[in-house]
Amino acid sequence: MRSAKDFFAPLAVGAPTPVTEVPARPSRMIHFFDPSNPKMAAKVPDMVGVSDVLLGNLEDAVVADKKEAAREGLVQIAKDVDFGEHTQLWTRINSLDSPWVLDDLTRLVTEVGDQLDVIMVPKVQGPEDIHYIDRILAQLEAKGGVQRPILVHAILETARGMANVEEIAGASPRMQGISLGPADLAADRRMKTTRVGGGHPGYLVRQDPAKGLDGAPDYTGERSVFQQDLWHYTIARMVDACAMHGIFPFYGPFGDIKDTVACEDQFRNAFLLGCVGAWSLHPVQIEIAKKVFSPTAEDVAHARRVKEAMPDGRGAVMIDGKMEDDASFKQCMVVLELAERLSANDPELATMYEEA
Ligand SMILES: CC(C)(COP(=O)(O)OP(=O)(O)OC[C@H]1O[C@@H](n2cnc3c(N)ncnc32)[C@H](O)[C@@H]1OP(=O)(O)O)[C@@H](O)C(=O)NCCC(=O)NCCSC(=O)C[C@H](O)C(=O)O
Ligand SMILES: [Mg+2]
Repeated sequence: MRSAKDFFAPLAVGAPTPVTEVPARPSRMIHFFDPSNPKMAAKVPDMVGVSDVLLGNLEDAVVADKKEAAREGLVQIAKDVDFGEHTQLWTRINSLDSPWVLDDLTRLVTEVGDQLDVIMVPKVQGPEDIHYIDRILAQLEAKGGVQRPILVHAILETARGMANVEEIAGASPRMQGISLGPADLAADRRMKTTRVGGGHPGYLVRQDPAKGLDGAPDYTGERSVFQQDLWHYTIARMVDACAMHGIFPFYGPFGDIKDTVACEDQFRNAFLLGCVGAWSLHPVQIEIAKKVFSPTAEDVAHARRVKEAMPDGRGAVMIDGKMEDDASFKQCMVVLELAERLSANDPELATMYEEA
């Protein structure tokens, strides 16, 4: 553990000074593309301004003999495409035990380090993984003359990473956020699922049997079942770890691309629990994330009314038959701040909130 006095000092001579506060940029969706796939790569320029984050994926879903093509494709995209003010460029590097990661970092940081906002690190097990990345990034930033520090995003996808989530979140001033990686986490936990995120019809609670005429339970009657959320504990714990360290939590992938309804539900659960965004694996998921991770006009209008009724945020008032006080005021401020930040980049949203 570094002492508080040198936590914000650069870890290599010539590296940029770390940030003391993680910039709160709109990141409702982290859209994944494979830079070795010509069709996907060709779509990147048109997705600037459409997706808050575009992420060139180098890890899982890129086959082994395409790893170098993906890395070089991303270097080219970073050089050729103007990502403007509103779209961030991220990458997901290969895992720290893989044969590709050292070249991923070296090539990307020294060649296009100033274009990269965040590096997503998969399968993070503990703070030691972040410390390794922190030091090597500082060395490479210094070597490449990178002007601003590249931030780091960890994926929570092992049981050990889960157990260490608080230490991971606070391991470096570079930590921007954490995503849930439900598919790898399920495998590592030995869960008996075969899906990429989302729920499972077998994970349910069944209503008690009604009583029969003799007063005994009738096990043959109809009983309602309610599917439960497999990810509630994990997301809630990740949200707490991130909030405690001033970084941002994200839900990860939803693999059933055609099930846009359940995708929206999963994203909304994460939003309500505190996540700021989710991954988008297919263009169709960008709009879902945009809708879900932007506060509704109704919530913004209500938050404004609470703010007007309690300008200094103190006391208790009744609005529409409900008590509002200092604590609900603070929740309203979270909604208003997010709405303001998002509408600064999105004129359509700004109009919707103005008219709310
Ligand atoms: C899921 C896909 C394999 C589906 O691809 P495809 O069958 O080609 O879909 P469509 O025919 O509907 O595509 C229509 C057009 O859109 C383009 N497309 C598709 N996906 C993308 C994209 N992500 N970005 C840009 N463009 C995209 C297609 O090329 C079609 O173009 P055209 O023919 O010109 O009309 C595919 O979507 C895909 O591979 N997505 C990304 C998958 C991915 O990144 N997976 C890794 C992240 S999830 C993970 O790693 C698990 C996690 O770590 C954990 O542990 O939980
Ligand atoms: Mg994974």
